[in-house]
Amino acid sequence: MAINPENMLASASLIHTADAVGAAIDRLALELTEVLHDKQPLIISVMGGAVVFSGQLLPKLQFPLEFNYVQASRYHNQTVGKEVLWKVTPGDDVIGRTVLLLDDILDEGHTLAAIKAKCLELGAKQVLIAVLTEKELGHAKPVQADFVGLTVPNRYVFGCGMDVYGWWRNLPAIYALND
Ligand SMILES: O=P(O)(O)OC[C@H]1O[C@H](OP(=O)(O)OP(=O)(O)O)[C@H](O)[C@@H]1O
Ligand SMILES: Nc1nc2[nH]cnc2c(=O)[nH]1
Repeated sequence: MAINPENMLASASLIHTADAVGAAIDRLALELTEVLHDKQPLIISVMGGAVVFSGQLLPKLQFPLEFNYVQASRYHNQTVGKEVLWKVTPGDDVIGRTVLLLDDILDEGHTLAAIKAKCLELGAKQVLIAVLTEKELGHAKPVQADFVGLTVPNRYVFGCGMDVYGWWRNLPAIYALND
């Protein structure tokens, strides 16, 4: 059956309002400023999911930083992850740097584990991770986030950069898909 984005949203559950997302990003900005203000970090967004989080967070970080992006995808507009496929890999600009990775969600952790490992392999001095959301799975993951905005239940979530079958990255709040 064809995907109907309007129906998916209408039958979804609201998990975090836009105000809650904004408050979480304000708090993360303070925490990141405390840790990174004197580190001249390289901030790397994991596209495309990190687009909304990055766009809202970066203007709140008022210290010198450089920005770049990588693109690694594991879900390919589906709701179940497979192997990590690289579209844009980290570059030599990570060498010797404190790197902060930004992503929309830490779920099973395979995507961020692969990106962190690649940055360290290329010569990054330190790699920290900030995610807008972390999914509560109740078991250990291959990588930990250093900064977490909001937790989400173990359901497929969308909005704030996260897609559902390619749709709805643009929503300002976070929803969970219902079967
Ligand atoms: O913790 P994991 O289980 O590895 O999943 C997390 C990753 O999944 C999503 O990316 P996706 O592969 O959907 O690509 P996208 O960024 O283009 O949405 C999300 O943006 C994270 O990067
Ligand atoms: N949109 C979205 N992407 C994900 N990538 C890993 N888990 C999720 C999820 O729950 N939602």
